Amino acid sequence: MTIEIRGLDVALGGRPVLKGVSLDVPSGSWTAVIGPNGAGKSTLLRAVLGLVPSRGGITLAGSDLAALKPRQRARLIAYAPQSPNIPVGMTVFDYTLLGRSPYIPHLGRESARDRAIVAEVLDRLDLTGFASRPLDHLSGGERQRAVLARALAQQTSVLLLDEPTTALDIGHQQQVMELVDQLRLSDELTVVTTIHDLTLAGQYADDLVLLSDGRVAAAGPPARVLTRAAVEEHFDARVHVGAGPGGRPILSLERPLERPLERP
Ligand SMILES: Nc1ncnc2c1ncn2[C@@H]1O[C@H](COP(=O)(O)OP(=O)(O)OP(=O)(O)O)[C@@H](O)[C@H]1O
Repeated sequence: MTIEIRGLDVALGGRPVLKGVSLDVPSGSWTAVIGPNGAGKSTLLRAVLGLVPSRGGITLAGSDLAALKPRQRARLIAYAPQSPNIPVGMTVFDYTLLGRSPYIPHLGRESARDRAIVAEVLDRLDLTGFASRPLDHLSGGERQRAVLARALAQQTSVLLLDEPTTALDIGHQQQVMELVDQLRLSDELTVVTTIHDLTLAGQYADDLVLLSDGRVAAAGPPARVLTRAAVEEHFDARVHVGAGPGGRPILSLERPLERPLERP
């Protein structure tokens, strides 16, 4: 489903956080929102979800998102937040089952199908062995996968992921990114993710949106957005940008002084 954002303004605590943000996310594409700390990346996702008041237009497949009831919206857009509330004592299975809430009738119970969907998602995320463990007894990375599981169990056309890989080891980063990519291709999901790892963003996303101080500073294919000059200007970092597979950029930090690898 195509997402169109036009002239989006968000103010939090009386301070402008997003200023006239416009962007198009084509149906079935993966867009990564990058930018320095505090640029407004999480706020952009939260505005799409209607979790923060905003001015401007956000449409999903041409329909105004503001006109949808929360339950309708939850059948279209799933969200994996950066710092979710973790209910104490709730098991991974029951937490993932919360993703089925938009489909469970009021005062009703989940169906066998809901439980089967949860079991399948847990399997895809290597979490079957954790199903009966309380979430607050998991490591940060295991918990992060459970939060993603809950979003996937929602079976929506749009997936918004806030920093989905920060707590993950390199193997699970690859696993999660590959899984999201597979789902996007097999189920035609539209994915928007914030992400700090610029190389990872450039490896997977079709388009990058560089947010800086609440504005879109650059948008387009990774090789066009991730330039040495842009990274220096907006992140105040010195990097070398090389060309990886498919011409996608690979970034490595450049230290100010060359240091020998081994002590003499
Ligand atoms: N509830 C709030 N009230 C006031 N200011 C807020 C609130 N939430 C966020 N902000 C401010 O809005 C700005 C954007 O925050 P946001 O979390 O969207 O940034 P971000 O780009 O996701 O940052 P990070 O990379 O550090 O996660 C920050 O300056 C932050 O301090």
